[in-house]
Formats: sequence, C-alpha cells, structure tokens
Amino acid sequence: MRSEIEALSYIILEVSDIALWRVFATDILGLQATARDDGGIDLRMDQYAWRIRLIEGPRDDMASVGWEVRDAAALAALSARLDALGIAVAAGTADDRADRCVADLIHFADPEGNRHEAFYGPLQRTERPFISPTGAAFKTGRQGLGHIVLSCRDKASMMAFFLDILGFRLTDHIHTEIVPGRPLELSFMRCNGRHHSLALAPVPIPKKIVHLMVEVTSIDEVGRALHRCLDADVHLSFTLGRHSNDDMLSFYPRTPSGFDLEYGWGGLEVDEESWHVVTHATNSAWGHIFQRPPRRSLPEAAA
Ligand SMILES: Cc1ccc(O)c(O)c1CC[C@@H]1C(=O)CC[C@]2(C)C(=O)CC[C@@H]12
Ligand SMILES: [Fe+2]
Repeated sequence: MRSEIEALSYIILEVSDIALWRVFATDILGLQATARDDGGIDLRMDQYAWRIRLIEGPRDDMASVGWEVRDAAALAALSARLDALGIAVAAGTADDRADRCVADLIHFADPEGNRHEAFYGPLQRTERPFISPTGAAFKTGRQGLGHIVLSCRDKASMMAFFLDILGFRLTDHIHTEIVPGRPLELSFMRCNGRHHSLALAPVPIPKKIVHLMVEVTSIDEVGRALHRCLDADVHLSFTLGRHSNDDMLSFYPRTPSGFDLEYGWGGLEVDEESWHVVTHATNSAWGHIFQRPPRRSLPEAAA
C-alpha cells in the first residue's frame, strides 16, 4: 500500500467573526497570531510559518486541509495515482505556493467535495521562534498539527477514498450512541504515529468539520486552558474526559464558528508492528459529558 501522506500539516478555516476568533485562538488556545494582508490571520503552533489559517467568510467551516508529503517525488507519485484513478487533480500555481509557503502543492476533492491539498517543503520560520501568548507548547513534529473529525453522508465511500486511495491506515472504530437508539460508528485513521489524524463521523450536520484537535505537551496546559474557558464563559461542548481509544485527556470548547475544538494531552502513539484494529464500545473512559449549547450568546443576552 502506497502512502505518501505523512502528516496533517495545515488547515484553513473560513470564519465569519475574525475578531472573536483572534481572541479565542490567542488568549484561550495559546496560538500565536499574525495578521495577513487579506484580512485573515495565520496562527502558529511551532516552527512552521503557520498551521491554522483563518480566512474571512460566511461558511464557518473548513475551507481546505493540507497534507504533507516527503518530497517532490512523493507529490508526483500521489498526483499520478489520483489522476490514473480518474480523480481530478490540479497543480498549485506559483501564487498558491507563495500563499501557502510551500515548495509545491496539488489539490483535489474527496467524494463529498471537501478540498484537500498535498504539499512538500513547508517554510520553517526558524529565525523567528514560536512564542505562545499563554506559554503553551504544542505536540506537533512528525505527528502533524493534531487531528480533524469530518462529518460524512456516505461513510463507506469516504473510508475507501482515504484508506485505499490516499493510503491512510485504519486505527480503530468506536460504536457509540449520541442520540439514544441511534447507533453510530466513528472510524479513526492515521498517517503517522499519532493515533488518528482524521476521523470520520456519519452525522447529518451541516458543517464538514466536527472538530479540530490540538495537543499540548503538559497536562497543566490542559487545565490552564480549561480554566481560561471557564473564566471567559466559553461554552464547552464536552467536559474534561479521557478517550477510550487514544487515551487523550481533553475537553471541547466551542469555537466562534460553532464547531468544536478539542484541546488535549497524552494521546497514544501507535506502534505499527503491534497495533491491532479494534472496535471500542465507549467514547471515553470517563468524562466528556455533552453540554447543551446556550440558547443565546452572552453579548446577545446582555443586549
Ligand atoms: C470518541 C472520540 C475518540 C477520540 C477522539 O479524538 C474524539 O474526538 C472522540 C470524540 C468524538 C465525538 C464524540 O464522542 C461525541 C459525538 C461526536 C461529537 C460526533 O458526532 C462526531 C465526533 C464525536
Ligand atoms: Fe478528537
């Protein structure tokens, strides 16, 4: 099985409230913001020039996701394979390369129309160190920026695309029941040692992205971020808990775009030699209790 993709390395989010997002990303999450000429914001988590880009727009959803490959040969191989399978692939232009700060990129869509980019040669800004406004350090490196969970309509065709065509490895499944009486199977896939860089959830929500996970390197950073959320009245979609499959200790603040962010620590690293695909019957060893969203945001309620 060929698998050129080695990491989830960037994500572009289209957000309607840039000003609120800036505060959420910096003061709550501890990401480092740089304003862009187009009104957007680049967020750093490490030595990469950017990891999360916010562009202004009405959708409040994921706009594109960037998968990193090793080199030009890997990018060419991936491009050729997609092309041979009849999947439309476009080469990035010089403008695209400059805009993304990469050596080269291609882009294509998955079966449900989500935009994906594959690239090599990210610009590493070693001359300007990452400085977190909250003192947080993020676990990235070979494991990429974290993970995303995408909603899907036809899970089988999405699974086939990521596993059989892009070469992700299946890590495990969880049989869960969010709505009582409506069983749901979540599936988790990896492209490096991180337990999952991508999970698929067959949930009929209007947004493509269910959540984006970032991982910090100390448990205290999770606790401190949780208390910044409590202090600022940021809604928590799920309380602090520990997942059954990847052991991640995390909580889920709701982003200003309405989808969630998972802020975690302690995710397990898969050992390729000994891993077995399993199906778990619970989401969490403890915690992760769903919190009904407030009817109104605080500013509206105050008005
Ligand atoms: C269960 C689980 C394991 C590992 C993770 O990184 C992770 O985010 C989750 C949670 C997934 C999450 C959930 O448990 C409640 C129902 C959710 C919100 C969905 O509808 C899709 C993702 C689901
Ligand atoms: Fe998650």
